[in-house]
Amino acid sequence: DTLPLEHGAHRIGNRTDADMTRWRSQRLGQFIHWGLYAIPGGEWKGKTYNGAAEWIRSWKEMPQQEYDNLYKQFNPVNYRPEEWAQQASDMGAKYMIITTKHHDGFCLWPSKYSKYTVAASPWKKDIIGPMVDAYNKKGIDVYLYFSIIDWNQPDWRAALKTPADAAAYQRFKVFVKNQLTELLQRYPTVKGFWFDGTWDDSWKNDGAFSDELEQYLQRLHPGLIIGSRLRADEKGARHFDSNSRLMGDYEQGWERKLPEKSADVHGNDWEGVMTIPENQWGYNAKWTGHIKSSNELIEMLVKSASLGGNFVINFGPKSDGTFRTEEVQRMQEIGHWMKINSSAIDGGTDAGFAKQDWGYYIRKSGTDSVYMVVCNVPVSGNLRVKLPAQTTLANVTSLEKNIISGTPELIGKNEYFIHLDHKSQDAPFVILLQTSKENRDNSSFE
Ligand SMILES: C[C@@H]1N[C@@H](c2cn(-c3ccccc3)nn2)[C@H](O)[C@@H]1O
Repeated sequence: DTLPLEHGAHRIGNRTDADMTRWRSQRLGQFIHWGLYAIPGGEWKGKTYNGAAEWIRSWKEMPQQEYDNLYKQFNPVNYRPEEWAQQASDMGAKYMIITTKHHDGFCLWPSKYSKYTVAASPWKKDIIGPMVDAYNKKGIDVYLYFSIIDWNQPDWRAALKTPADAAAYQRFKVFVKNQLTELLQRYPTVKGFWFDGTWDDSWKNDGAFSDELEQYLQRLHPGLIIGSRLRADEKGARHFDSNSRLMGDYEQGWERKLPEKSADVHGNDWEGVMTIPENQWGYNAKWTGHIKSSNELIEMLVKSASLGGNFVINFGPKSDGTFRTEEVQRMQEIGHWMKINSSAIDGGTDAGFAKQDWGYYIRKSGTDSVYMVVCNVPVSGNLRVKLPAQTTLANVTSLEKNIISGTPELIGKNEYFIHLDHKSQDAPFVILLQTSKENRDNSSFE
């Protein structure tokens, strides 16, 4: 039996409106973390910061006042949003998430509710507006990342210990609501917010506010898409309420990790966000540890689509507004792969087929088209395809030529081997299965 919750989930099951249907079809996104933290880029006075570059303000070697004064140096003379949008379009990204304000509180738009904005920097101009326009012009939807944590705001509190804390935090909540309202008024074409920094007690213990804020934003901008990270229920439960029901419009907890199997996502919409290095969101001059290759990122994208979720790759531009070589390379390589194979990704979802070692099945939503994305070619050269009951194979084709040799071999009830051409592959490749519901006569390959 369920607990009576006033500020838990208000909807059971996925949203089915046009905005969410569009979001669900846009399987590949681009995350951009850009702000003052790109100036130090993970280093300060000859010392290297070992944490995530956008958290350098919290490093004991970084005098907070000196970090806070970095706004006096923010002047991205090489910032060309049209070029950013073109390269995102070439990568095959269908939406982009931009940090309007990270935990440090620096606003990339000239907010009238804070002095700590681009207006006070040598750059002076709005960064967000030209970016939204440039991306929208390329047909790419924009979502606004907004950190509730704001280290610059004197009224921000991680926890409320005294009546003075409570009074300050009340003022802070008004400030948050004002900034979010301002963002929607300035950038009416944005499709949603990507909230972060909602794990502290001050927020967790105020489920009512997060609920009222979400409903306020929906009224202000109907159709807005907001993930599960904004909300807490009245018992402090986050993402899933105290009745284990998902809050928000999709599960937004998959950060630098992905679900393994369908059961991990419970049929909910979800999104995974991923860094190219192990854990750097903002620009870090020295990338250390494992840097993901384009093939690794492509496989994560394919895996996400096969499990009915979106996959967002993060990029951290330099303080001058340009992207590092490794990131440009990833966007170009992924774009090359998407040019050939995006039909398997766009509008893709869980096919409900038994997982095979060679890779992933992705169903084109609402159709009988099931794509096989092969990431691990078996030494046998045979791809086993086990169809669900009452399903027959009507046609098999590959998106590139010289992949399949001969016609599929029936090896058992609803089971086939697809024989591969012995050409070596240097990237995942795609085979399209046209299936159909079982009827009386047998499959055409028998
Ligand atoms: C999307 C990513 N979320 C931010 C983050 C994550 N975390 C965090 C904090 C505590 C535990 C695990 C992760 N803190 N900040 C990162 O800075 C980046 O913005």
